[in-house]
Amino acid sequence: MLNIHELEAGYGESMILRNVTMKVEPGQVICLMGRNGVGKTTLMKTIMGLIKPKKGSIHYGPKDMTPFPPDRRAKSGIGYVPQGRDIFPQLTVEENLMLGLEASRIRKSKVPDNVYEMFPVLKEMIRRKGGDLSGGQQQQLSIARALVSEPELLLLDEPMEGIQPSIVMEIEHVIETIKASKQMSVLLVEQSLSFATSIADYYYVLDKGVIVAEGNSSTLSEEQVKKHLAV
Ligand SMILES: Nc1ncnc2c1ncn2[C@@H]1O[C@H](COP(=O)(O)OP(=O)(O)OP(=O)(O)O)[C@@H](O)[C@H]1O
Repeated sequence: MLNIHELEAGYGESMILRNVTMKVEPGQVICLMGRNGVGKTTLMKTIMGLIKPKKGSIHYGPKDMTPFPPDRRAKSGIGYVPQGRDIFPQLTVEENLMLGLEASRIRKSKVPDNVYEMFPVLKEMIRRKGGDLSGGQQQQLSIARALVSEPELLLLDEPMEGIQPSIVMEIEHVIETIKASKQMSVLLVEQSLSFATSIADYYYVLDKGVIVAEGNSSTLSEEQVKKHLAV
């Protein structure tokens, strides 16, 4: 469904991603791994259209979406949860979620019930301001806002970063639920080997902007992790 071919992208003259080729198939959970600063966020932003590639192409289904602006990619069915909790602190939980509806392909006036079922804490806090939620709850809100638009492909950039273990488990559970539903694919930036091997179907390792390893997650070994991911 998502096919990235020989992508090169960066900032100004500085090229970060080089010759990146990867794909995401329907219903798959893909884990993108790599040390800090190797270009994972740059890749997510390029997929979302926030950075224009210098070379290469991004196809979504049959569509070449390389020239598409971000809103058109969102309307095509791609949801994006950027790194850091990108919520509106002055808006309530419900208002934050309603913003997700605007990115939707399908016209809807109400937050789907299954989003609250996945994140019961948000239902309890529906009238609270986003800024009053804990860091982990804000991260859940950020993911829930992307899910409101019922994407076919969800991009998650380090959703577990700096979050307490109980909420990490909840977020992992949500990703498992998404996977079990077979309705959505997930491309997730995540460093945890246990997550990559337990939930993801396939992994890619990025190093200095280049894909240096990839394979079925069940084959991801300690040795590869030491080689490519250890600091
Ligand atoms: N706006 C920017 N302008 C110029 N260079 C940038 C910009 N954002 C990131 N970079 C540089 O691009 C490189 C890749 O950064 P990127 O954020 O994509 O890495 P990352 O793998 O996501 O790292 P992390 O895990 O720390 O988020 C780094 O060298 C970074 O300094």
